[in-house]
Amino acid sequence: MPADGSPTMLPGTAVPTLGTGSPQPPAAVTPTTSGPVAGPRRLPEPSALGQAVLLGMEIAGVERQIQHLSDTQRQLSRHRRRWEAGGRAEQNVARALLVMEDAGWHVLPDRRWPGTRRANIDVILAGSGGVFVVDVKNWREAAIERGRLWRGDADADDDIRKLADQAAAVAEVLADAGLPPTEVVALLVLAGRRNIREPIDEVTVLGEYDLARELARRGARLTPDMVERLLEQLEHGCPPMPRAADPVVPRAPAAARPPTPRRDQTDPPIAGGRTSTPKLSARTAPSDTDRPDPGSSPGQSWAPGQGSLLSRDELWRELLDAADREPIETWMTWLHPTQARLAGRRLSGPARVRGPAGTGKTVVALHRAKHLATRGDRVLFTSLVRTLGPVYRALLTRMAPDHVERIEFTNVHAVAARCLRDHGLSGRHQQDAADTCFWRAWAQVGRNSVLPDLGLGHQYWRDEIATVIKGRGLTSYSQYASLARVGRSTPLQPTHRRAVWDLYERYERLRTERKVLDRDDVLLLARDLVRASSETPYDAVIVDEVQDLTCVGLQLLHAFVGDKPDGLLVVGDGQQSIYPGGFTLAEAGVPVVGRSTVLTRNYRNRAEILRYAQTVIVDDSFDDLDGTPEHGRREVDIDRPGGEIAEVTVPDAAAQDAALCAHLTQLHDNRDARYGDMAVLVSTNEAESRWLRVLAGCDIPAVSLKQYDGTSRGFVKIGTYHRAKALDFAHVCIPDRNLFPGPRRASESADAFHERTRLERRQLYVAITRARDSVWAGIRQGPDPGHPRPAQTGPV
Ligand SMILES: Nc1ncnc2c1ncn2[C@@H]1O[C@H](COP(=O)(O)OP(=O)(O)OP(=O)(O)O)[C@@H](O)[C@H]1O
Repeated sequence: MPADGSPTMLPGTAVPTLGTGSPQPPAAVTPTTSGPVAGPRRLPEPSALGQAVLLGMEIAGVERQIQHLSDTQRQLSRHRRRWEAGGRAEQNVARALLVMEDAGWHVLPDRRWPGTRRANIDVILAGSGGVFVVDVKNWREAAIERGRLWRGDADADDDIRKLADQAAAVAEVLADAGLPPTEVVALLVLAGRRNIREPIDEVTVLGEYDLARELARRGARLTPDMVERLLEQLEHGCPPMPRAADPVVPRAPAAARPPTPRRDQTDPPIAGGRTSTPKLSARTAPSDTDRPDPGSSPGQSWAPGQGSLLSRDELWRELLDAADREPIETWMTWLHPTQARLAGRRLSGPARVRGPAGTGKTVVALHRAKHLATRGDRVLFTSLVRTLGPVYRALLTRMAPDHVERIEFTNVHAVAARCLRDHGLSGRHQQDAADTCFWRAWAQVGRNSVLPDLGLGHQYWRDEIATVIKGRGLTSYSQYASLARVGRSTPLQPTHRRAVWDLYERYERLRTERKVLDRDDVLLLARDLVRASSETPYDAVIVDEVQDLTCVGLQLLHAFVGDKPDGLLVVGDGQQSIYPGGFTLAEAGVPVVGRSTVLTRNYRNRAEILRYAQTVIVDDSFDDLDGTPEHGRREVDIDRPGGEIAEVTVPDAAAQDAALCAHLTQLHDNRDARYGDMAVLVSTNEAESRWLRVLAGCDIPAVSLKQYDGTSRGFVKIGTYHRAKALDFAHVCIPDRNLFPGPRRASESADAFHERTRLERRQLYVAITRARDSVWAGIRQGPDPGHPRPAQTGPV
């Protein structure tokens, strides 16, 4: 981390913005009362090609990359003849790649395969583009058919598997430095071939002439510091093999530096200089078998052929393309060792990642999804919140464009609905009709029972049925009578439980008479269908924000993969539980003992913000899915000092509107912050609509979090505390901060008040912990405009 405490950024990249999907530079917030805030480097729009170069890498860096990649190609070309003569291909490639060291790349030939005594890895290549485990094959005949590599008539599965195993072993070594497993790339290079790039399982098969392009397209992902740390790690984990006493090959003299390339200039090809065409079709020297030039499409076979090398122009284009893609954020390529190890670890059964807000749980989940997809698994990445799926998909697309299609991003209720559809049961979920059944049941048996005496309101009893009875899959009164109601603090006497059960039974009767399902029925039915099925569409299921699910929702997801190794990963934090109800993992039948990890380093919130958020929930114990109450104050390592809290007192709503708009405008105009990195978070849908109108009236571009898919930049996000879940923003505004939780209502019992406000404080805590750099809180004086209605309690 830089001395000022701002997050480590790769050259030209933006601060981490998990969830907002808009990688943007840190806003230029001038610290007032607190410590330092990230520097104000404003980056250009990445869509403009020329600007993208500045964004992704320095011009000089591009030149250097072109220089060394060109040199590499030239070297490879020279050495190919020797390979063809039956030389030792791997050593020659290693020698050829030595020229890359001038540009900060490191070539490590003949290294020990970690975990073995004598086996070696031919070449490991480490540089700004990542780490590559390279295996060169000098085969006369090679083909890719039906997703497999063939050498003549024999499949090359063993070669692919061996290389994948080598890369996995190297990844394990480098995880100790913080490199995510998928940043170690296995490359099987076919000597003398070109126009080949085919991912096969975890290995990418390349032609010799495609190697430089492959390295270029990765762009600059690791800083020199990171590369140094990796090298140290490799020195211990993959030391040189003892037999590597070969004479050192003198390094090729550096070629004269080419003139600075410009986008409009056409350079001669790097090899041979025979023609100025940058195309790949021209032939050079004859090969061992004079066959036609290979094509690149799957199903074709290649014999060693010849081709002109990549022109500098083409390399330039590859580098520009890499720079033009959305910038890589630090957490996409570099993690804390605990995170990196978790992402790639083989888990013998269901596993869990927990920890306070902002500790990188979702980041681990995303890296794990990438890791599993890269090795060919079909992955479901899910949570309760509908709007999170597109945001996660947008992030994974940047992290793993080649593999994102193997990952499905869907919320739990959509998964369940599809199960029913697949079994011809669609159309029966009618939530409105089910709600009507509940209100009728309440009127018939609830209103005149002992329940209203507890002063909890009928919504409480609706939630009791949804989350405690149906959400936990209870089927008999005796189960309910003796149930520990995890997550619900108002004690119920036996007469109350009996009254609740009567209400539930009446509701069920009315509902079945109308032949409709509610959302909890859909989960129950889907769970049973999946349990009864012998097929599953997924190899792995990753559940984010697991504390928001019901027990049955988690059982449905568990049913897809059972307890198989690397099957289920649940990620969450009970302190951020913002829906009524609760359950334990044991009750859901998800055994995670020995496979649970706690993360404790907060990467998101600056110190002052975290402190401010913690004051909200410090006195509230919580349950973290294991039935044991935990203390509200938790130890967290803080990564980023400073942060700004502004509590602004206003006399009325109109004054608050003006103050909040002025604050946003001032951040944007005077402090170089982007609207896209600001959020206004509120407790109700009504308040969200109102603030959308207020900002429109002030000409501030804004978008509802309901519409947000991780891509809309340049708009202030407005949404409920519930919908802000798992996202983060540089600047968060919380109007009416002092009106939430609201005061005790006339009809509310002390227990009811306690339970409601505890839940609402957790919601507020979630809202505040979305802020990275600053929080603006409106404190409204004057007459209480009334406590706002609680936000929706169903899935969003
Ligand atoms: N190793 C890391 N290096 C730098 N930044 C990181 C790292 N891990 C996570 N982050 C950043 O920290 C922020 C929080 O990460 P993440 O959302 O994964 O945390 P979380 O524990 O899931 O949070 P919450 O529970 O509050 O939703 C993100 O903006 C992410 O980019």
